[in-house]
Amino acid sequence: MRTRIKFCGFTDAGDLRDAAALGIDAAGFVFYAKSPRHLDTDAAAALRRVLPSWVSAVGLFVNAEPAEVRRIASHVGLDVIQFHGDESPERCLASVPDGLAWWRAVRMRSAGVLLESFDRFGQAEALLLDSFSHGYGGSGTGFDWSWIPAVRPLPVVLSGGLTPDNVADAIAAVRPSAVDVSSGIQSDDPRRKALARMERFVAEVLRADAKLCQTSTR
Ligand SMILES: O=C(O)c1ccccc1NCC(=O)[C@H](O)[C@H](O)COP(=O)(O)O
Repeated sequence: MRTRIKFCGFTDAGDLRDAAALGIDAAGFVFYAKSPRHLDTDAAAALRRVLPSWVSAVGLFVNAEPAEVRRIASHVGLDVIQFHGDESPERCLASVPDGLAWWRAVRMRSAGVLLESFDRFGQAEALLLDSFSHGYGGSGTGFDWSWIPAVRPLPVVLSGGLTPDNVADAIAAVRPSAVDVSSGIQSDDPRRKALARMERFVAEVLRADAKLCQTSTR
């Protein structure tokens, strides 16, 4: 199966159109006031309307009140909730509107943290593996991919410091269900994306998938 692609941290309709035209599978909107990529709900709803129906809209939250998550999900028309703070499994379940998928971000400090998260967040659709940082994420730094076991009870979305230069190696090493990037496709302005970087990132994912396909059919 091909590796799905999520680009995160959109604030600009032109960037989002470009990304959708490149064939991404999911676009992330940040609802965390301390982030430079933070969106208010009206801006996010307007961006959501730019997306074709086959690209999922993912809302990223950090320790938001459950009622606030549900209100924003409904107003914007989110397809997936990404919990990126310290939310417990109970808090995630209380926050997700009926029928919506949710992903739990794991701040990777060790192999043990991931094993524990597989146990705790078994009702998530996937775990999103980000690097440990003093903020909550979007730091552009990586972590040790050897902490990720080859056999996993849940799909993983690999993130944390991915770039067009390392994403092919990441896919070969980890074989994640999806990859997620924000800093690695950013322009000099943290609220904008660089088209050339988005293009190269997608091309590298396709190249890595084609290589995996060749090796597995030999
Ligand atoms: O983008 C932010 O500012 C942010 C703030 C708080 C929590 C998470 C945040 N971003 C996470 C992401 O953008 C992605 O899901 C992912 O972890 C990729 O991050 P990056 O290492 O910057 O590519």
